[in-house]
Amino acid sequence: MATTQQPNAVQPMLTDLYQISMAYAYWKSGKHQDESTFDLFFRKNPFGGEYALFAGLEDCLKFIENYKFQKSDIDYLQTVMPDYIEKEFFDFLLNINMNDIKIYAIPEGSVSFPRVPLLRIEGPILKAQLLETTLLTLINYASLVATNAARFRAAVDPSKKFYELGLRRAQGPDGGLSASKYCYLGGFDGTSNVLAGKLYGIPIRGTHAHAYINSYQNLEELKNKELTDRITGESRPFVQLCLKYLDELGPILKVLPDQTHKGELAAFIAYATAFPSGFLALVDTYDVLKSGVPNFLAVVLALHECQYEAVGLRLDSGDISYLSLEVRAKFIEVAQKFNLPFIEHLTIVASNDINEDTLHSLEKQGHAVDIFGIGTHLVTCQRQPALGCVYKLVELNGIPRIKVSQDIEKVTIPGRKDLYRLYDTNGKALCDLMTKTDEPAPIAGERVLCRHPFFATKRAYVTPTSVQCMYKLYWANGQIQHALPAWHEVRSFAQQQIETLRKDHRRNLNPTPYKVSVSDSLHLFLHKLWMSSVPIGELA
Ligand SMILES: Nc1ncnc2c1ncn2[C@@H]1O[C@H](COP(=O)(O)OP(=O)(O)OP(=O)(O)O)[C@@H](O)[C@H]1O
Ligand SMILES: O=P(O)(O)OC[C@H]1O[C@H](OP(=O)(O)OP(=O)(O)O)[C@H](O)[C@@H]1O
Ligand SMILES: O=C(O)c1cccnc1
Ligand SMILES: [Mg+2]
Repeated sequence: MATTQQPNAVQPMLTDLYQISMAYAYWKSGKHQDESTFDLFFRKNPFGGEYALFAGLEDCLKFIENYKFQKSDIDYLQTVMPDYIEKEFFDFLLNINMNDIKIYAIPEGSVSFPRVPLLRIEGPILKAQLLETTLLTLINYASLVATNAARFRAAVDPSKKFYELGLRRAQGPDGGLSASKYCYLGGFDGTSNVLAGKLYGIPIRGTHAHAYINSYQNLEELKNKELTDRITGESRPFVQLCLKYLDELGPILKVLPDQTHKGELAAFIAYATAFPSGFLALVDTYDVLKSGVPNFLAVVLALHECQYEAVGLRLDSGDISYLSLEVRAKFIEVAQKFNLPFIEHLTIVASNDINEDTLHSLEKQGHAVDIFGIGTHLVTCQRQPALGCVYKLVELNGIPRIKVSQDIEKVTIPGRKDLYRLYDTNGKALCDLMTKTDEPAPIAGERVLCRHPFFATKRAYVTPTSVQCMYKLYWANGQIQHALPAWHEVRSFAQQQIETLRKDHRRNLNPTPYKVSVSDSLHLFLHKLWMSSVPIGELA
């Protein structure tokens, strides 16, 4: 039977039909070479916050680098588009590349704000227009989920670790893969997604499922009852050792050893025999405190006798605050009774429908969790499922374009613009400033007037300690212009970027608004064009 090859979804055909229709209309009217500038930006911060992490740039650049319609794409388009479309257009499409496009962008992992162009795309309008949908699809979810991950991470003490477990709940295979990649950028420590580990070099981690625990009913099922001592190589009666320690643990943990679930104990023993130096057990299948924890600690002690150190346990239901604190208290007690300090510090992993609010609440209540495993709410971005980046024409053949709207948020800022971030003496971001590209850059130590783009009265003088020019030219002359950083470097950069924001801009509830401003000259330019673009009405 023939196997079908999985297509790489990110290709020129991954677009909306209207892009190809517009391409034909531009081409037909001889407008396709007109020199355009587009801005890609979002209008509103996600999750009620004051920033978004910009993500997806590397994917955009790779898409542009490989931009090529295949013969089969053209054949298909010819069958679905009207008959009267000239054949020469399809020949033209087949030969298109993005060599005369320029992409300016802020670095991947930057903190970013509403209305600020994340990308400035320049070049022939037909080509720049063809990029719209794919660039948006590559940036919207990547930035959204990276920001979500950063918010989850920021909700608890920085010493805690976070693993993304969302593949099974994500919006399809590509959503799952993107989630793993971009949650890592947002500050997660790793993923359960094996393909993401292989493709992006992200650390992969995993425990086991309830099915594994359920697969054993009793100790008699265990085929392998021995374990080899790590140092001496001697074979030890591992099941017997576990039962001996379970008896000893009974009075300490105030449980009845014969009441713990022996199928669960068998599963733990089998797992420990398979992974003697990586033993981490799921303890909530029957009863965390009366069965899971005593069975787990019996195996921990038996492993220790065979000179192995266990890793920890996972809680996947119940009250995470209460259970984690109870479990830690038991660890401390057993560590003291057996004079084995490592037991006190065994890792507690918690999972089960955790969202940002749960994390804030756990932090207030107190808990003893070391690692959070998070899937559904993280990858589906339950709190806000889309970012809403848009792609707007701002200049054509050197003439600015404006999209006006009743809704002030939707009015575009016309013309080719540069972007600067102004910092205070502590290295914290004061505000972003957009200027026209023909204006001089703001200078550190010199006062500059920063104006609200739309409200004339909202303005302030700012004297920045330092000024950062935010754009780099990433794509020109058919080549990526900068060596792209390794993925772990992008992650570190994103963490540093978050630190450049003041705490009040970062707080989860009602953060202080961060100011995105325009220069005086850009303000006047915008308002003049706005006025001249809106017809004057007449009252009857
Ligand atoms: N201390 C806590 N404070 C706030 N939320 C918590 C706390 N502990 C757990 N949660 C959350 O409460 C929810 C509990 O889930 P649910 O009511 O389905 O119970 P469960 O423990 O999963 O039950 P089950 O045994 O059926 O799996 C989860 O979303 C979990 O993340
Ligand atoms: O809860 P999430 O944040 O999505 O994290 C991933 C979940 O996936 C697994 O659950 P499983 O598929 O076994 O289902 P269940 O625990 O909900 O029954 C695991 O036990 C986690 O609970
Ligand atoms: O490794 C785990 O514990 C895991 C992986 C995926 C989903 N839930 C848990
Ligand atoms: Mg679960």
